[in-house]
Amino acid sequence: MTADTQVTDTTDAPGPAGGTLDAVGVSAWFGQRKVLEQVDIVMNSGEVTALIGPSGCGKSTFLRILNRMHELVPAATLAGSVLLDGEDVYGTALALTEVRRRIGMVFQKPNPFPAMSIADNVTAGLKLTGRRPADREALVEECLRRASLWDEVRGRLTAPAGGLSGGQQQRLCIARSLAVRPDVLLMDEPCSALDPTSTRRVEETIGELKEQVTIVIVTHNMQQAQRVSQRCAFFLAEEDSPGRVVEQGPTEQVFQHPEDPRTADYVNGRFG
Ligand SMILES: Nc1ncnc2c1ncn2[C@@H]1O[C@H](COP(=O)(O)OP(=O)(O)OP(=O)(O)O)[C@@H](O)[C@H]1O
Repeated sequence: MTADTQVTDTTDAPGPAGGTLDAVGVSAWFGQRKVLEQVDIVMNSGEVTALIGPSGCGKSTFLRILNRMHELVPAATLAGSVLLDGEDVYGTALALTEVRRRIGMVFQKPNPFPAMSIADNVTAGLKLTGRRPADREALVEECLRRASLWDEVRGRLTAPAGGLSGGQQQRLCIARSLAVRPDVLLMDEPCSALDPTSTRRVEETIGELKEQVTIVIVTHNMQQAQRVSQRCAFFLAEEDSPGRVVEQGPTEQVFQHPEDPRTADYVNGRFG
């Protein structure tokens, strides 16, 4: 889409506090192999929901189903539904581009465009949505502030993003995600490539963002799940069975008073 055909966005202010995502009876397959079985999770606005569980239990697959990235894998199929504020993400009422705009994703490894300037990185996703901000500079500043990066980069907005540290690059990717005004941010182990200090900065950012954007985070770090999330779902795939949610609820309850002994074993580090 050229700049001429872009729509100028006159409503530049951030929206209300995110959207509610409701996964109902979600199952998933890669070819013949079923990897998720009947997952039901409500991910509330204003909260961080953490998805925890051992490697291979389907957390990332579930996350990618939420914004229709699962279907990018050949032979990947699914059953069940995902509702964003009651609207079917897989239905005809919501265009795929609108789904991906409203449900953004931050990946394990920071993936800014390294040769592009810091400011251009922030607005890079806007081209895909066909929207042009009424005040680009203000949007860049606002998103960098919301991603807790502004103070570190305000003097070098035209410098290439590749010059930033790993933690700064990840917060830049968060700023880029925010620029398209998502309702939900999906985060797949966003700190696993970061040092402890950068991890804490990203966690603080998550804490501040949750008032504006619903956050769903996959993490292997049990301390992190407890620090950042209000609700938690424990996935497990036992003996070649597909992954299921064994237990979910308020994070404090799942960690301090788990109902299922398998949850207790996992959160206390006895396996996984
Ligand atoms: N593209 C793919 N093609 C085939 N199988 C896949 C693909 N991606 C994932 N799987 C399989 O699906 C299952 C769930 O994988 P997934 O990555 O969702 O688990 P996970 O819980 O996120 O694991 P981890 O914590 O290691 O990232 C695994 O058995 C994995 O091998």
